[in-house]
Amino acid sequence: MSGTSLDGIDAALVAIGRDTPPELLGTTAVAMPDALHKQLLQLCHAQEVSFAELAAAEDAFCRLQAKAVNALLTAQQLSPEQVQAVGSHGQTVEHAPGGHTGGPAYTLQLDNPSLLAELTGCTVVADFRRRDLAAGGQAAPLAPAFHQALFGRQQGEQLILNLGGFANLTWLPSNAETPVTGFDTGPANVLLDAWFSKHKGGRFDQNGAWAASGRVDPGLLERLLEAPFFQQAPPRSTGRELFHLPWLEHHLAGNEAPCDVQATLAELTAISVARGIQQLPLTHQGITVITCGGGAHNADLMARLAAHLPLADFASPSTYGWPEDWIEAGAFAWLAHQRLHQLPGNVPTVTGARGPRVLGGIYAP
Ligand SMILES: Nc1ncnc2c1ncn2[C@@H]1O[C@H](COP(=O)(O)OP(=O)(O)OP(=O)(O)O)[C@@H](O)[C@H]1O
Ligand SMILES: CC(=O)N[C@H]1[C@@H]2OC[C@@H](O2)[C@@H](O)[C@@H]1O[C@H](C)C(=O)O
Repeated sequence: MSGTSLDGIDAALVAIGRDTPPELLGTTAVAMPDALHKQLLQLCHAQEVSFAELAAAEDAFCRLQAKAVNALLTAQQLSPEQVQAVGSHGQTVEHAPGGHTGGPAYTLQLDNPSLLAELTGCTVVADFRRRDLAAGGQAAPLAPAFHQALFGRQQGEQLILNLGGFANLTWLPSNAETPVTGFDTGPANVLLDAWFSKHKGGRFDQNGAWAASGRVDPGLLERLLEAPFFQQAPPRSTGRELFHLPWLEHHLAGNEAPCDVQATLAELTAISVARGIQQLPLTHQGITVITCGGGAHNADLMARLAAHLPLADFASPSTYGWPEDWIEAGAFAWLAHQRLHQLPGNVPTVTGARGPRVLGGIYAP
C-alpha cells in the first residue's frame, strides 16, 4: 500500500481465516526516496505528461513495492509460494470519479502487477478500484468492507476514522439491517504536509507542533470550508485534484503568518471530520472513534478533533492487534483474498456502485 501522502510503501503480512477476524502477522515499511516522492508529486499535478515519464515513475514505484514485499518475506522467513497473494493498491495519481469537464469517470493508480509478480515470485492481485467505478461507484473509499471484517464482530455500532493524506469514515451500525456508511470527509494531512514542506522543508509537521504554535484565521477557514466538496452528500470521495497548494494559495489574503495558515489547515481537517461524524445517524454521541492513519500521531490534530467532538472517545486500533499505521495495508491484503475467493470487495452503500462487485485482477507468479 502506498497512499496519497506518498510517504512510502507499507507491506503487511495478514492471515485471513473464514471464522476469525484478519490477523496482522508482520510488517515492513520502506520510505519513499525523495526523488520518487518528487516525481510522483509532479505527476499528480501535471497538466501534461509524457508516456516515458509515466513509465519511469511506475517502474521505480513498482521496484520499491517489490523491495518492501521481498524484505517482508525475508524478515518472516517465508518463500513466495507460502503467500497466497500480494494485494497491490498502486499509486493514485489522479482520481476523477465524476469525470473532468464532461469526460468519462476515471481513477488512475500507477501500478505494474506483472513486474511485481516477476520481481517477487508471488501471485499479485491489483486494479481494485476500477470495477467499482465501472459499476457506477466512486471507487473509494474501499477500506469500509475491511473495517467491517475487522471490527464488525464487536458489540454495538463502530466508527472508524482514517487520517491519511485524505480522511475517510466508516460507520458500522449495530443493527445489521441498517446499511454501512462510509465516505471521504476531505483533506486530512495533504495540505498540512504541502504547506509545511513549502515553509519549513521536510515532509511533515511532527506532532503538529508548528500548527499548535499558530492561531486559526477564521476568515480563511470560512473561505476554505466553502469548497463545494464539503457540502456534497455521500457517496463522495476526493483527492489531490481538488485539494492542493494552489487551491489553498488562491484563498489566502497574502498577509497571514505561515504558522497561522498551518493552524487553520489543521482546523479545517478537524471541522470537516467532525461535521462528517455529526451527519451520521449515531445512536449515541459518546461513541468510540477508532482512529487510524498517520494523522493519529499528530497530537495537535487529535486535540482539535477532541475539541469539536467533546463526547467522543478516540481509541487506537492497536486494541484489536492492528496498530494505526497498518489498517490500510491490511485492507488491500484482505481485498486480494476476497478477489481470490470471488467475493465482493466494495460496499455499494458506500461507493454508490450498482451492486457488490468482485474487485481486481489476478497476475500469476
Ligand atoms: N508523528 C506525526 N506527527 C504529525 N503527522 C504525522 C506523524 N506521523 C505521520 N503523520 C502524518 O501522516 C501522514 C501519513 O499518513 P498515512 O501513511 O496514513 O497516509 P496515506 O496512507 O498516504 O494516506 P491515504 O489514507 O490518504 O491514502 C504523513 O504524511 C504525515 O502528515
Ligand atoms: C482514490 C484514492 O486513492 N483514494 C484514497 C484516498 O486516501 C484516503 C481516501 O482518499 C480514500 O478514499 C482512499 O484510500 C483508502 C485506502 C480507501 O479506499 O479506503
